Amino acid sequence: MSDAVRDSEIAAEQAYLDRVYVRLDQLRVTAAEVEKAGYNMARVGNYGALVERDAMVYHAARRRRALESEHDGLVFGRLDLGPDGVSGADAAAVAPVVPGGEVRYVGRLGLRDEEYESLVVDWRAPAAAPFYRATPADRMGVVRRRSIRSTNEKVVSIEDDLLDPAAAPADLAVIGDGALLANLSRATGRGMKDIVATIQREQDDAIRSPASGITIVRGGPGTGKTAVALHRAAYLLYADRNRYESGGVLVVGPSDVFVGYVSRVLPSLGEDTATLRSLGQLVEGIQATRHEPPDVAAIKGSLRMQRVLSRAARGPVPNAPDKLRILYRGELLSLDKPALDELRRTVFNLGVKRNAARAKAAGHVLDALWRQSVQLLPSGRQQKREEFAPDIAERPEFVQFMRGWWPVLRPTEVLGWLGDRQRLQRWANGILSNREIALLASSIDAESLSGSASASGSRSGSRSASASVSVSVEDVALLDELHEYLGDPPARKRAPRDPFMVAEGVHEVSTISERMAAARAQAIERPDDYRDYAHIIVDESQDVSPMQWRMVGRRGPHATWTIVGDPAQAAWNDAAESDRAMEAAVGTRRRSDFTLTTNYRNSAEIFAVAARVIRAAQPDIDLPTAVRSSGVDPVELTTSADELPGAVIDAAKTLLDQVEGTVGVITPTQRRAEVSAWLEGLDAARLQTVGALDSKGMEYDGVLVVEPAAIRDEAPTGFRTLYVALSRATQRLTTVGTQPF
Ligand SMILES: Nc1ncnc2c1ncn2[C@@H]1O[C@H](COP(=O)(O)OP(=O)(O)OP(=O)(O)O)[C@@H](O)[C@H]1O
Repeated sequence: MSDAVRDSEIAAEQAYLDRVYVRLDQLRVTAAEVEKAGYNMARVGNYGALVERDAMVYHAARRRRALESEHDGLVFGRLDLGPDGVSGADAAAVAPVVPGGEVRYVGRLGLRDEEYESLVVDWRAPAAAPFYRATPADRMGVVRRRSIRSTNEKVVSIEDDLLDPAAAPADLAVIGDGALLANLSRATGRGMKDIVATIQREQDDAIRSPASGITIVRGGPGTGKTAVALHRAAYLLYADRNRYESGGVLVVGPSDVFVGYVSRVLPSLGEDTATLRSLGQLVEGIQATRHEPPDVAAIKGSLRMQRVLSRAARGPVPNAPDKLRILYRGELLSLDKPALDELRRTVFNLGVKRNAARAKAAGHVLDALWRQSVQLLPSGRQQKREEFAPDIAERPEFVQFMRGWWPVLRPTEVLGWLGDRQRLQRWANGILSNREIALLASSIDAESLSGSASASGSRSGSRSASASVSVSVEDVALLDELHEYLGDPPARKRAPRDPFMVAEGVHEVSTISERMAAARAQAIERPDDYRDYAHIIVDESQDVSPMQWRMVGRRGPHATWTIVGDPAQAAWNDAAESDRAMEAAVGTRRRSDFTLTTNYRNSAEIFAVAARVIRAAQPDIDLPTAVRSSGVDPVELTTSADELPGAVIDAAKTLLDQVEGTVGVITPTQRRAEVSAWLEGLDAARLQTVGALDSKGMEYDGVLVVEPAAIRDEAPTGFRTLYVALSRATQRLTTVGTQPF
């Protein structure tokens, strides 16, 4: 194809793009005007007008937000359809190139011109599906599929696929050699890119799978699972906006690093209402990033913890008074330990949560004391229960006793109790081994946990720094479990909310409709501990421990689910226990399974190193195919312990020189801080040092794996973590270690 043809095709697409941007500007102005007109309707003053105004303002503001979000690459696809693909309704207002056919443009959002003719079809609309799904074998009416790449409103390149040569007119231009490969060879930035322009058919199947039930997506490293998960969130919001925007879509990822990495994808697809959280951030008030060593993580993640925690939360409070003595009308009323234990059990048997049962517990103690008083006192000096109870309940010694015997408990406090080995021994007896009990007790620092108690128990929504230090990612699921047994602390009395206050400091005069709008806005800004999402997407699901599944499951008792992961990358050892916990969390709804088979991230040379490691442990494993070959072999260096820091610094510098984009340095989980200190002063904007567990889901142009053999030997599942670390690079991979791996 000559340059002249290419240039004239680019010019033609540029003319179309210009037209689209002019229209976008017009629509922005119109949306702002409609919004303003909506506000003006308030002046009409009757109730019907106010309600109508609300609806108008709401829809116009939404549309304006969509039109104003970033629109680089607004139009990225064009379909030239033959006569069998014509639908009329979605045809672009340009002459068809294929006789009897039509042209359709695909983009990040749908736009129509003044005559209501389609200018761009939203990528999620059914009319856009052939852009992703058509193949030479199943053309769906497509003759030529064109990918258009533009930056700053300028078309920079075009890549065509000719799907139906027989139907193509002789002069049809076909340019480039495939959009996908062109896209894959571009450098990686700090954040993940969306793949909306090059979604592949097997990925599209999973993205557009029906919303109901449970969608399971499996696939090896780099097969686009995360990309599919995020595009699916955008698709669901488009396909059933009412349900998913008001109920909420929650995307759960493995780590904060990962959440930061993917956070731009949904906004770039025009969706800003999904909630993105890491497993360390799912409990209100806590932002945990520290991981436990693997042996402790294995205990804290196991379902056996459920019984240990339930015993701790329902047992006697450590150091609580074990008897109650009250002098009443000259007689000593007393309850000793067995009687108090019996009362405690009776209250728990009512099935109430501990903090909500304080009044009930006090009532049972008062009952028992009253019964004693009736036995001890002559009938003339006895009181009725209704008179006796308030009299005793106000006594300082009773109030004092109740405070110690049935205090308000916060999850962090109870978790802190597990730091005392003797106590833990009682609760974990017959559940954990002695070695596990010793390990678990020594992993819990009661003092720093009690420092963060107010954070984890608060309903305030503020995330506390002290909680982040003491609570590990694995602890978060335990705290959530404890919250289940304890319930909320009694609510602090708040000043009643001023119903006329629309926003902080802004008073509304026109009353009802504005309050409805404020209510709608609040419905979308869900509280931090919201627990009724309409859809939950769990990424890197292979690493969700059984206790974490319970925590995630509590966020969506009525949700539909998308679960994305790769068992070969799992850090969790007991796959059967994990599967059981997942099934309990997501329920038994209809399942649809999808498998992705192409690795788009790694060059074939890099993936061969990762494949060698996983095949050594699992010879029969099905691995994806890496589509790109770069001709550059990975570098494997072995050095002495003394020379390791120098070798790591040199290798990191070399990678920074060799690649244009990011470099990830991946270390054994417990050595991250040490290695990070060696690399201080290197290009911080492009270089990131992460522990091997936190490298899950990440991607860098160059990767340096430090001490690969130590990553493999860190845990029984270390070979899988090493497989993850070795499959993070798009272009260059170097390993430096004191032993070969
Ligand atoms: N259809 C596609 N077009 C362009 N790039 C793609 C496509 N599918 C995936 N990619 C790219 O491949 C890389 C890997 O994708 P992603 O991170 O979603 O894979 P993954 O399966 O979640 O990987 P892992 O399990 O290793 O974390 C990303 O850079 C993504 O943008």
